[in-house]
Amino acid sequence: MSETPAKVAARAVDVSKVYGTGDSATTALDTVTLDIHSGTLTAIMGPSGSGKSTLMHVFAGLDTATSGSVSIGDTDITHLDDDALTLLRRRHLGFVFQAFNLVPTLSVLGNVTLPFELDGRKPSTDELAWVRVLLGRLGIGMLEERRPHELSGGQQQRVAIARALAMRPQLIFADEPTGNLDSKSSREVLGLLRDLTREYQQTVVLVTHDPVAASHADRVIFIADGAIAHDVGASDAKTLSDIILNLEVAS
Ligand SMILES: Nc1ncnc2c1ncn2[C@@H]1O[C@H](COP(=O)(O)OP(=O)(O)OP(=O)(O)O)[C@@H](O)[C@H]1O
Repeated sequence: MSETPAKVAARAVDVSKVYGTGDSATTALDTVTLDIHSGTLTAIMGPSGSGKSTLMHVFAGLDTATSGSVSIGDTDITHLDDDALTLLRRRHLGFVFQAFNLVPTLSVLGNVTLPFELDGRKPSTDELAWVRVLLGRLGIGMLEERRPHELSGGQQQRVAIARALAMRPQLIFADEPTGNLDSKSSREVLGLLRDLTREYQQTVVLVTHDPVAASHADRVIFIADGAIAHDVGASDAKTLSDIILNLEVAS
């Protein structure tokens, strides 16, 4: 029986990114080709300066590739203008950052429904019901009316995750999402990210230095000097732990 090919949520083909020119030129990405499979949690790991953020920015249309092409779902974003990219990010991508980036004057519910407001509309009854399912699933349902400063770091990051999922985006980028959390909250937040990918077929790309964070992923891409050095699935746990061990020794 042949295997069904995985659906592709995002694709980079021969993507290079060079910052600067002449002697000061830095090749941040060097002909990277990568498919991100739908409904999976993919971690991107690598030493400082290896190109992780650049790869994420190019995938999210926050930065343009010097050469190569990038698509999100069926949309080739390589040559989209800024307005089209802004719209694509707003409607089809979600972001979770280390610094939570919640709006301090808005309640939890106000923060989570912000993507709809930014899209110039109110959430529909169904969308509001979905937001409440998410808040409940993330264990913050009873905190709806609180402001961010009345929440713990772990609770704030759960709000940021709910906000990223609110519009059911095609792809969520989580950039060091546990960088500001203690180890217990980190484990909980990572476990939730992984479970949400399974339960709601969400696609998450997790950018991290942290081998523990990466160990929650279905697949780990290791970047070194702007190129993919290893691409390891969770079923290759042995390989994964060997690579992580080497990475820790090297750093
Ligand atoms: N705007 C820029 N101008 C010039 N060089 C840049 C710029 N942004 C990144 N770089 C360079 O590109 C390379 C890759 O940087 P990038 O930020 O993608 O790495 P990273 O793996 O995300 O690092 P870290 O883990 O420290 O955040 C580095 O050598 C960096 O100095």
